[in-house]
Amino acid sequence: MTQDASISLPFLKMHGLGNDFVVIDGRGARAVPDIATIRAMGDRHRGVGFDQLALILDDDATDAQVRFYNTDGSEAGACGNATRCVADLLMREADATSLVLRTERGALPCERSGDLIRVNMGQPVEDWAQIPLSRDVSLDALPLPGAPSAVGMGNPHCVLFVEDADSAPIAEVGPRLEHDPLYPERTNVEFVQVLDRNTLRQRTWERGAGITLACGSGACAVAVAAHRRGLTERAVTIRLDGGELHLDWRDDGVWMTGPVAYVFDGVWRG
Ligand SMILES: N[C@@H](CCC[C@H](N)C(=O)O)C(=O)O
Repeated sequence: MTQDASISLPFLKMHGLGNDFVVIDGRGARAVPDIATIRAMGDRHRGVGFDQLALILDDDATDAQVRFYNTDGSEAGACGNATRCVADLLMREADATSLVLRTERGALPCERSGDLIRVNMGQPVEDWAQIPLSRDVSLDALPLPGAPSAVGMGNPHCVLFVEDADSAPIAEVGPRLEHDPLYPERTNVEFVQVLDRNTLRQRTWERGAGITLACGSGACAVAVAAHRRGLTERAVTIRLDGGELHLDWRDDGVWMTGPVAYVFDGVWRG
């Protein structure tokens, strides 16, 4: 794998419910971007713009490895929507209807389901130190305003239940919670309204990216937190700003199903 911040870097722009990604294929001897290039590409005015960059790499044990980077250049252990996008891309490439992608949190099985793509995002992390939190506290009544829930999905989440998600002050409260010392590696923040036992409304402030139209790992965290609190069934539909995701917390993990879309491809000349 060559670290190369200059000349030409082919990329694909995709999105899942408006959660948008630059996808770079770094398999074989292809060049991969360094962190400065990732930040430059993420700039919505001077670059391509994305919520996350997904880097595909070779893997011996699964179909491919995927690493995720936020707009600020930080690496994320999980990204549900980008996982679904890369799964669709590689299933088309292999003419397959299922595959396994390795991410930092482990090997994630992905499947085609009609026009939709689903992924098993694994079981939530319930050990406070692994989420990670900075101390041992009740996971469904964090000592923070609004007593949110903490859920780990390979990345940290803070799930705040609100009366009305549409009027929640996301831009103000999101960054405050993202940087709260209770989350030593910062956190993603979900603002959630329960509509009924099978339906939730979610808006998201993402660590390292800000307000996004959808967050897949966040939707998994929301489904887990709502069920743990006895508010919903194990299978729910979540309405995000960019569309709907279907979540099913099963014995083998949290399955997430939703659409993916191709936008354009190009070559970065940094
Ligand atoms: N868009 C994502 C989550 C991306 C990573 C997140 N911002 C983090 O830093 O953990 C998703 O679909 O899961």
